[in-house]
Order: sequence, then C-alpha cells, then structure tokens
Amino acid sequence: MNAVLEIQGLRKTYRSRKGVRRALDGFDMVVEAGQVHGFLGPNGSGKTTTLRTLLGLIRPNGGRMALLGREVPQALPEVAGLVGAIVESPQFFGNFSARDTLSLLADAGGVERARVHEVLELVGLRDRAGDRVKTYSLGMKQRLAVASALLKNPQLLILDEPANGLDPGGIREMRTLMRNLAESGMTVVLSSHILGEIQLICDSVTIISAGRRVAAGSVADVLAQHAASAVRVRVESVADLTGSAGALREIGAQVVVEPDHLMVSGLAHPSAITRTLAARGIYVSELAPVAVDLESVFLELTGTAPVEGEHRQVDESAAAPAPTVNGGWGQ
Ligand SMILES: Nc1ncnc2c1ncn2[C@@H]1O[C@H](COP(=O)(O)OP(=O)(O)OP(=O)(O)O)[C@@H](O)[C@H]1O
Repeated sequence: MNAVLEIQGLRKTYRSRKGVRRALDGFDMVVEAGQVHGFLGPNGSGKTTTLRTLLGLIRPNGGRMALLGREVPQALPEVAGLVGAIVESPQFFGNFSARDTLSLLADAGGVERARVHEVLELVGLRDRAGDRVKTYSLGMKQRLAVASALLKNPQLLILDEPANGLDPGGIREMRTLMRNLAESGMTVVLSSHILGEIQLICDSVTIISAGRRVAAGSVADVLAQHAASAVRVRVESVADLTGSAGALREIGAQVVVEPDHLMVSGLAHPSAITRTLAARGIYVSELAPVAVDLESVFLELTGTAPVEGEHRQVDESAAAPAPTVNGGWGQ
C-alpha cells in the first residue's frame, strides 16, 4: 500500500458542561504518496479534530490511524521526525528575524544550520530573512510557519488552513509553494474551506461533513461523479420559482433559488423536473446541465447550500443524544 496517511472509522466525542458532541463519527481518509491532498469541510465538521488526533494531541474514542504505514499514536515517536505539521498558528518572537527563529528551532531539533538557508529559499523568504518578524505580513508569517515545519525535511506535511487570512496574492504564493513541495516528492495535506484554491492546487480531496467522509478521490473524479446532477431550470414566470422549488424538493431534489432561475441537483433523471412542474401547470423554459465546480459539489454534499427561509448556523457537528463514550482506544 502506497498510502502515507490512513484513517478508518475514527470517532471522537467531546464532553462538556453543555453536553456531548460527536465531532468524528466513523471518519475514513486515505492519502497516497506524492499528492497534494485537500481536506475540505464546513466550519465545525471535524477537520481540526482529525488532524490533532492524527498527531497525538487528542485521544480518539475509536478507529484506526496510520502515518507512513505505521499505526499511530503507538508509532508516533518513530514517525514524528518524518511528519511536519502546523495545526495552530505558531507564535513567533516579533523581535527575532526569520533566520534567528529557524536557527533556534534547528538547534533545538538537532537539524543542521545549512537547512535553515534551504527552507528560507524554498518558502521565498530569503530576501527578508534578516528582518524582524514583527515587520512581516500575515502571508510572510504563514511562510515562516511552513518553513519551520519543513526544517526536518518531512515526507509528509500537514497544514491546517494555510491560506486562512491571506489576500489573493498571498494565496497564490502559498499555492505555488505547495506545488513546489509536491514536485520535490513531499506529500502535502491541507485543510481548507477555500474551494477554488483546493481545486487548483490539489490532486485529490476528502470532503468531511458532520464528522463523516462524504466524498473522496481525485478532484476530477469527485467532480465527474457529481457533474451530471446539477441542472439550471428557468420557468415561464419568475413568480412560479418558489412554488417550483417546493415541488422539486418534495420529490427529493436539492434546490437553490436564484433571482431568475433554480439550481437543481440530486435527481437521477432531469426529466423528473419537467414532469413534476408540468403536473402543477408550470412550464419549463430552460433546462441546462451546469458545469460543476468543487464549490457546488461541496455545498451539495455537505448540505450547506443556502436554503430559502433558513439561516444556517456555523457549527454542523452532531450533538450526540446520549454519552456513548467507551473511554478507550480501539474499536
Ligand atoms: N475542545 C473541545 N471541546 C468541545 N467541543 C469541541 C472541542 N474542540 C472542537 N469541538 C467541537 O467539535 C466539532 C468539530 O470541531 P473542529 O474544530 O474539529 O471542526 P473544523 O472542521 O476544524 O472547523 P473549523 O473549520 O471551524 O475550524 C465542533 O462542533 C466543535 O465545536
């Protein structure tokens, strides 16, 4: 097996004074070597919990995980040196330069000083390496964080929301950096909800919703599997859009109401649309398959597409009905 990261049936339940929350509910994930893999999900779907659990920072309630072919958390002491990760924005001393910061980290980790110059070059900070970190932009601080994770030349790099807070230029630079790392043979896993970027950067994706995997595979495959399902529907009178949406939802479609048309997905045969609406005396004036992007697939799969009259809350993890925590590790 060529997988550098494997997760099977991962479960994590948080208990707090407010009750029990099932953050991961039998989650599966596989990342093959040499890929840039996007880990996508809405707020509260379990991405950070997954990454923190993989790195031994959180104890799961069940499931199995392996990094570089070794079962973790048991083998973490052996694989930790081969995995670079940033799961929380690291804090750097503002008065230190990037070079000072990385030299300090290199000494602490037993890494040769020559590597500091290499990683500064890799992340594009060479020319500002002597400037104090407090003069850096957010994008430069993110690159310094990536540089610190690269010091030990990891085989696998895990980044939680590396593009968070970056402007479009910063995101573009981050994208180039990720691609360069993958070309150098590193496997990169990055969590994000910036879907357009994932589509451009990543070879493969895992989409998580409410603590479960809802799609996985190459970006092209995930798009192809869902490409046929989205249809743009116009009806003769705009006044009939709301009624049409209701009728289509009754037959199981997911419908997004736009000002002058509907976006309909989740039906095996688009002919069901014309039949259903005609039965209500509503006539379709346009029925067009829509080129699907990752964003619409994501919205459909995670149930986070806007629904008329509903105001979705940000946290989509499941509030567990009863505390079923087994307290132990393993299935
Ligand atoms: N320490 C904790 N105690 C209780 N609940 C927690 C804790 N950490 C996370 N949760 C809950 O677990 C669920 C999953 O959270 P997690 O941070 O893993 O999601 P996420 O996908 O990373 O979200 P985001 O994109 O917003 O960072 C959420 O409901 C969150 O409120």
